[in-house]
Amino acid sequence: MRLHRCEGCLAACRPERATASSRRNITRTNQLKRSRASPYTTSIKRESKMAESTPPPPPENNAPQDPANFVSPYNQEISVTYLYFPAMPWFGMDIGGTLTKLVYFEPRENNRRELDKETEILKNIRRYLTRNSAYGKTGRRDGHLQMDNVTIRGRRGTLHFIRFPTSEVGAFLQLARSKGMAALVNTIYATGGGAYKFEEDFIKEVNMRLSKLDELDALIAGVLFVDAMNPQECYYWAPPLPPHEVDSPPYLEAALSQYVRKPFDFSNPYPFLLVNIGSGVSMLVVNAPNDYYRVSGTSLGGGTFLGLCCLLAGCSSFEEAIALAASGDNTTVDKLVRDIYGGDYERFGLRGDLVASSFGHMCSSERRAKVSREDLARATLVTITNNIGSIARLCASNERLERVVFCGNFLRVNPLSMKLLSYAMSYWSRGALKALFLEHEGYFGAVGCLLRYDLKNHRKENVSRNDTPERQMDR
Ligand SMILES: Nc1ncnc2c1ncn2[C@@H]1O[C@H](COP(=O)(O)OP(=O)(O)OP(=O)(O)O)[C@@H](O)[C@H]1O
Ligand SMILES: CC(C)(CO)[C@@H](O)C(=O)NCCC(=O)O
Repeated sequence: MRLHRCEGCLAACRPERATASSRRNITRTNQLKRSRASPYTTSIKRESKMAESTPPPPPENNAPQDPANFVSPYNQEISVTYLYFPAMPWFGMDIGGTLTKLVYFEPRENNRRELDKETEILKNIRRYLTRNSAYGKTGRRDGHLQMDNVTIRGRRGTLHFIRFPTSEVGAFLQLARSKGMAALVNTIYATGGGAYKFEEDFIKEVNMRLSKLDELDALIAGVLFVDAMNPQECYYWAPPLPPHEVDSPPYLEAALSQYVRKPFDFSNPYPFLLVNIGSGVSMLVVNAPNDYYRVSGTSLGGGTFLGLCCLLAGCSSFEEAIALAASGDNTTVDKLVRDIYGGDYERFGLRGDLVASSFGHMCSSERRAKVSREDLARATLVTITNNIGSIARLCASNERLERVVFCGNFLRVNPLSMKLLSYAMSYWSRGALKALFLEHEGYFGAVGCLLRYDLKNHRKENVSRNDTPERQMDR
């Protein structure tokens, strides 16, 4: 069998085809050549002639094994691209400030070696994850986001999207232990602050190592991959009329209900502003897959919305807060331009129905006595959303960007915020900025981790604005 020699195609070159005999054909030159191209390159030592012609077998329990930590049985120094493929199950994990996201790759077909080796444990894990949509009290699988026919490392399969509150990491570890996962998986690719915070717990509780990835690297890798795999991924909300011609106040249902969701072709994406609305908000200027920087952020994010709704409206879940906001009226809570001017502030183009002061009415005890939970939730949502929109717009115009892509779980089941952001981007930029959204909202970091199984996606460079040229060269 001919060995696929194109360096760039190493990932596409189906690893299971690289049999022992084909591996023998890899010359030292090719190995060295590839070692420059592939991040999955390790420096191993060889012991004997026989070893030289027979590359080391894949590690037994090798899912996934970081080449840097690979201890070779050989002792002669040589750089070799390691052609193992990590054993199933494959997971990517993003342990965020509020939610933990787990993406599970279910292979469509097992190869022969796997069928022989597939243990009862592996089958049980697969069944448990794919046949349920709820795990314990708080774990959920987002079945509507499932992606079939995805290829990772030459393997075709299905991506399953699972989330649970980060406060339940302990329960997750117990579950992982009870399902015997620890016996199969010794390392998980993980990102998010929790990958650092809970690292010790993973080792102590289930003897699993977390191979940590930067959350913003993983986020961008995930966005680009999922968008490439799913033609429906990127979309926008189209207003019925240009924003300047809408009669009814933009924040009222009459105007918002007329917005229509439409697909957007994001195949030529650069440059764009990526706004990730999680517990807090990060804003990134993305110029190319490996060229981005974090331009701004705000601590007033999804966590603030939920925290304030719990505090002000007695909510006990995000879904409840969103449902309340959907039927509330923020004008009983916020002070509008017309409450101050009696109409528009024409000179500077501020319409009377714009919010002049968020929660501005709440200094009146009479108004406080009358306000409903729904109105408070709505005002909280509008406040947080408008603030994010405002910062995003400033960043985009400073950076001369036209497209602003919003993601993160704050937008989950939250069309209201998406429409408000669409309106704000377009209205305040006089149509120059376009707000875009992504179907898989908060899962991109976890997908980015899963892509570490894919050679071609390994090691996304993080180029930060603060990097010196020397540091960039060192990477
Ligand atoms: N079921 C849910 N439970 C709690 N929050 C939810 C839920 N669904 C959506 N959210 C919203 O999503 C936000 C978390 O989003 P996301 O998962 O993208 O961020 P994170 O990774 O937890 O946070 P960060 O990236 O800041 O560490 C919450 O603050 C909340 O506004
Ligand atoms: C701290 C992170 C990056 C954790 O995901 C996020 O919550 C965030 O970007 N917060 C906003 C921090 C700020 O820029 O003010």
